[in-house]
Amino acid sequence: MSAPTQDSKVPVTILTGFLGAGKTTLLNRILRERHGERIAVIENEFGEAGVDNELLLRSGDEQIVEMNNGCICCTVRGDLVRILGQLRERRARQPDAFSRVIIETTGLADPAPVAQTFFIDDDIAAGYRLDAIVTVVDAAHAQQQLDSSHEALEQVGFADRILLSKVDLVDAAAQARLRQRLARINPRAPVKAVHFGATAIEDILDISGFSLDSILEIEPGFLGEETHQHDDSVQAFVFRSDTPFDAARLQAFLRDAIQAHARDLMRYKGIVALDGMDHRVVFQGVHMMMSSDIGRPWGETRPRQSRLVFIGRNLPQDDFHAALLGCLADRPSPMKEPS
Ligand SMILES: Nc1nc2c(ncn2[C@@H]2O[C@H](COP(=O)(O)OP(=O)(O)OP(=O)(O)O)[C@@H](O)[C@H]2O)c(=O)[nH]1
Repeated sequence: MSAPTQDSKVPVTILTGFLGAGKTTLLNRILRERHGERIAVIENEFGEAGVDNELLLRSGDEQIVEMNNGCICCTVRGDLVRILGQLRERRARQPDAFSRVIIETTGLADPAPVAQTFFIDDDIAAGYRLDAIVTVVDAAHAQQQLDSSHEALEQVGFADRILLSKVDLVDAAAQARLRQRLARINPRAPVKAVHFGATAIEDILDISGFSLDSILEIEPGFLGEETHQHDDSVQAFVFRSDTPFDAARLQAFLRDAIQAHARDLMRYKGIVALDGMDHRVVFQGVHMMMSSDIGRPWGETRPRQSRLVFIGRNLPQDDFHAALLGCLADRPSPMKEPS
């Protein structure tokens, strides 16, 4: 597979999942596959060796860099920036050294700070494009992990794609219950079962979950009133409207909501129609970090439906809903209907 990247930046995949979920099993499978990709892997594991900043060449074409002195999401984020910088220098000298990066986090990592690295640090943002967060979920243990671990919830909440491991260890009913729970926590991420990591490389690369250029898929059919029996504090809230937004009001709402709920607002994305604007506007963010961009023209698409999704903890959904309704244009500019 050699799909052209959207730009010259190196795509990065964050591979996460709770302790023992099957991340390494999956990664090994991917690295063994003959896919023609040159992948640099940054592996973050708890260990005693200290950060190994040398680029180790292992079997095959891939380069593996290990970060062993703490968890990538907190103590060693500086190391991540440094390693990404080194990899970039290496690629400048040797352009075919690698064409994409996979970061495997520890099982206890919160993926948010790792993802934020790609927005916050200018040098990193100039060289890398965060493609997606892929989360491996252990079908045999996830219910318990989601009950007891904040990180497990975050990993599911942030996922652009969920791979369900160990389905061989649970019956169909248990798997169905887990899938329902995962969909409640994160309705955006497609869920796919993988047996001992057996999955096509396409399932984890070039997902464009963070791409501002592509259409962001927000799963339809989620959060009808009948699905409101959430037992997890992390929930998703979807807002749709065929009426265009007033740009200034929407901007003010987003600014205030992000400010007020920075900690709890884990991930948000939207494709919106602004009154008087012929292009889609796409925004997305992680906690405080938000960016927006002009998307594709609406053209003849009718209705021009805006779709926004907010994923977070204890979000005041009714308030958000009311505030978003208040951001819609009072008297939308007339649109020419296709003849
Ligand atoms: N039965 C079963 N076992 C699996 C499957 N996938 C992985 N395992 C096993 O689960 C165990 C943990 O897998 P790893 O790939 O090491 O998990 P990990 O997420 O990298 O673990 P940490 O790095 O410790 O967080 C290993 O013994 C794997 O062989 C699966 O689909 N079915």
